[in-house]
Amino acid sequence: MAADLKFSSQHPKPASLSVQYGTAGFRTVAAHLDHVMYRMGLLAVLRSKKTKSVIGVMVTASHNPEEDNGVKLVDPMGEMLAQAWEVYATNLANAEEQELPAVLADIIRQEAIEMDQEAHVAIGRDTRPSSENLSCSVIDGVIALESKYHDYGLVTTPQLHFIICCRNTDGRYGEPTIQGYYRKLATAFNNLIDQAPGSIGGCICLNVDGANGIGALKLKEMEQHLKPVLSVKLYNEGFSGKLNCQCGADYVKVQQKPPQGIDLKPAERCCSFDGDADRIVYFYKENDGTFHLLDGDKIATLISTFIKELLVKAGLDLKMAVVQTAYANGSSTRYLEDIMKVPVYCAKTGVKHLHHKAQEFDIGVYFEANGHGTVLFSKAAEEQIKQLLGEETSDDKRKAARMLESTIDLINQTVGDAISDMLVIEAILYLKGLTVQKWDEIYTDLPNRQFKVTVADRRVIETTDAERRTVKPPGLQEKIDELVKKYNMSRAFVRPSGTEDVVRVYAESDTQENADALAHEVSLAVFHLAGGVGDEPRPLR
Ligand SMILES: CC(=O)N[C@H]1[C@@H](OP(=O)(O)O)O[C@H](CO)[C@@H](O)[C@@H]1O
Ligand SMILES: [Mg+2]
Repeated sequence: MAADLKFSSQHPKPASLSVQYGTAGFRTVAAHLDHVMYRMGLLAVLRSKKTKSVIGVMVTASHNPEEDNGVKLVDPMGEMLAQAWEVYATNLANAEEQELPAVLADIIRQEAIEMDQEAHVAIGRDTRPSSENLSCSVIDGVIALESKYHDYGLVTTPQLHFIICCRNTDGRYGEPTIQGYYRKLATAFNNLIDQAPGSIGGCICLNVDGANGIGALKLKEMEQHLKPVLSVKLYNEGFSGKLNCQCGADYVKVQQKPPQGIDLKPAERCCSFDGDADRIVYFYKENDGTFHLLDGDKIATLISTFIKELLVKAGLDLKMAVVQTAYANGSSTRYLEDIMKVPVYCAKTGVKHLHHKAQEFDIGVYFEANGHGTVLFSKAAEEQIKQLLGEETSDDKRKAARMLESTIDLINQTVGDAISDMLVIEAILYLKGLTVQKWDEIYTDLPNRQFKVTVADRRVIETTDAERRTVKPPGLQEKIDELVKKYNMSRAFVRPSGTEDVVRVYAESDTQENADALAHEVSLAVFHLAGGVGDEPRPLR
C-alpha cells in the first residue's frame, strides 16, 4: 500500500532518534517531533477507519517547558488511545522512512482495517510557539491517507476530548463545538448556583493562575457565559510570561509554593491550571504566610462528599467509589474509607489506569494527587437520576436529583478538565457556604516528600500491588520495609517514572522532618541497589 506516501519526505526522521508513546503520548523537545506528528496523522486515520469514528490528535506537552512539545491521540468516546495501539504508535514513530509503508501495512493487516472506510480526524493544539507548525504536520499525515479532518486550532486538551465524544455520540453528549462546550458547562454551573439556599449570597472571588497557557485564554472566552456571581481574576495569562515557567499546577504542587506573578493575599482562594488545562490545584496562604495546597486528593474528597450527600437526599442507592494512585496522601485515603465510608481503590499512575477502574462503578470519582481527574457516571446512574425527575416525589428529592443532573452536565466525563473541575469546586463551595480554609480542614495531609533518583537503567525496578511494592531488584523492598518501620505513621514506595528518565521516591510520615529523612534513606537504598549514577542523594537538611 501507499508505496509513495505523500509529504513523507518533507517530514524526515532525524537519524538515530527513538521515541516512545508513554503515559501521555509522545513528549520531547519540539525540534524532534515533526516526523512524529506526520506519522500520528497517519495513525489517527487508521484508528478512525478501524473504529469508524472521529479520532482526535492533540498537540501539547502539558506542563513541560515551553521548548518541549508532544502529541496524544484521543479515542472515540474521548478517552485516551487504547493501550494496544500505543505499540503501533511507537513503531510508526521510530520507523526509517523507507520502512514506513511496510509498518503501516502491518498495522492494517494486524487490525484488519478496511481501507475504503471513511476517516475523520479532529486536531487541536496548545499555545506553544511550535504547536501551529506541528499541527500542520499532523494534517499532512491525514491528507497523505486522503482523509477528512477538522482543525479546531487553539483548544484545551479536555475541550478536544469533549468535542470528540460529542461528535461520536451524534451530539448526545453536547454540541461538538467550543461554544457548545461553554454553553453546556455554563448552563449546568448557573443551574447549580441557582439551587443555593436564600441565605447564601455574595460573590465568589477566585484568583486563577493560567500557567501562561491555553487555559487562561479559554476561561476568558467562557466567562461571559457564567453567572456574574463568579468573579475571576486571571494571572499568568500568557501575554508576557513563559508557559509553565515558575507557574502552573505542576510547579505549585511539586514546589509546594505559590506561582510567580500572583499577588497572594492571606485567605484568598487561588487555583492553578497546567499548560493544557487538564489539571488543577487550589491553594491559599494564612495570615502568617503559611502556604496551603489543596491537591487532587482534597478535590476528590470534596466532590465525593457532595455527591454522596445528594445521593442520600435523593434516596438513590448507587455504588460510588474513589480511585487514587499510590501518591494519594494517606490521610485522604483514611478519611474517605473510615469517615465517609466510601470504598477507595488504588490504580497505577497514569490517568488511563484510573479512568478504567472508575468505569466499574455507578459513580467513579478519580483524581491523581497532582490534580488530574474527573467523575464518571454509568448509564444506569444517569438513567436512575433522570427517572426520579420524571416521578411524583418530594420537593427535597427532586431538588437533589436536579442538582445531580446539573453536576453530571458540569463535569467533563471524558478526561480531567481544569475549567470544568474548577466550576464544580466553586459551585460546591458556594452551595455549602464553605471557605477554602474550611474545605482544607476536612482532613490534614500527612507531611510528604517526593525525590527523583537517577539510575543507569530505571527498568531494573519492577513493581507490583499498584506500584506500591517492588519485586526487583532483589532486596530493595525488604530495605524499604525496614526503613519505613523506623518512622511513625509512615509509608514509602519507589517506581520508575513513565515520563522522565528517573526513579521516583515517595515518602510520608508524622512530621516533615521524618518524611524528608525517610525519602532520603529510601533514595539511598535505590541508589545503591538499583544502579544509581552520579552523586549519592543528599539529605534535604
Ligand atoms: C507522580 C506524578 O505526578 N506522576 C505524573 C507523571 O507520571 P510519571 O510516570 O510519574 O512520570 O506524568 C503523568 C502524565 O502527565 C501523570 O499522569 C502522573 O501523575
Ligand atoms: Mg496536562
